[in-house]
Amino acid sequence: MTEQKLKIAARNVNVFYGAKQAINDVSIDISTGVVTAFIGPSGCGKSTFLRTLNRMNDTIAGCRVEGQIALDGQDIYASGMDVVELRARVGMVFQKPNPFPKSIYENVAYGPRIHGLAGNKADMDAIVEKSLRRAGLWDEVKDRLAESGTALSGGQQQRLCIARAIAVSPEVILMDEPCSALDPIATARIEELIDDLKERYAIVIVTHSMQQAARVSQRTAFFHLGTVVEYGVTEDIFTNPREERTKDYITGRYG
Ligand SMILES: Nc1ncnc2c1ncn2[C@@H]1O[C@H](COP(=O)(O)OP(=O)(O)OP(=O)(O)O)[C@@H](O)[C@H]1O
Repeated sequence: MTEQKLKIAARNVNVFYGAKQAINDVSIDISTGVVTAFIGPSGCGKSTFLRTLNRMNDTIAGCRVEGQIALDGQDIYASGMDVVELRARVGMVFQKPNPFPKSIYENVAYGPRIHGLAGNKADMDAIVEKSLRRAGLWDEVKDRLAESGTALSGGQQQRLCIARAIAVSPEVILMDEPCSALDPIATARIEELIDDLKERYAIVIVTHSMQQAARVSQRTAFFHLGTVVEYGVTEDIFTNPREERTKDYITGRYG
């Protein structure tokens, strides 16, 4: 059994785009050893809320976040917070694989270099290998590390992006529909990988696929119109939802 430990506590979070409120009073705990899925119909605020967890919303003009989000008890919106360091601790993998137009090796080495994590070439080689191994990609790329990351298949590119996130020793990995551009085989590989990774990291995944949420997560939050309608053990949400709106969504009545 994986040990579970509270990593992020979000309390009474509101998010606005200009005058429009996109997230309304959301409180959620995210733990290491657990995959947490965010599900809900299009436009309900899943991605917006996900981005509050590593301040990716800072990059969107007119976006304002209220409430408290604590990482290991430390307010990530506090004025002294180093956002570059925060985003290394809370890494992100996007919908579309987005490797840099650089070699496979450089894709993984880039972050550790910026953060000064390797003292020499041997250290860096070790970080690159470990990250690619954890992302389940090492065997496929170990003989072609100098080739461009963009020459890999879509599924391999997404695992490279996961290796890139892992390389800077994150504590949390946020995944925003990481399989939506992938075929079923590549999707299955990523889902297995997510299951392996949860031992070390807190993982949050936004997904449009209820089957995927049911397969990979242990906790599920159902979002609707900017609120969390229900949050709990995945199995309970899917087999015994407490709220009518959750039931309607999982039975496909709207979505
Ligand atoms: N950059 C933005 N500027 C203004 N409004 C935005 C912006 N991004 C999202 N919104 C609005 O905020 C609300 C929540 O959007 P968000 O993308 O978080 O939902 P979502 O649940 O992730 O949707 P989807 O499943 O379609 O990706 C929507 O009404 C959307 O139009």
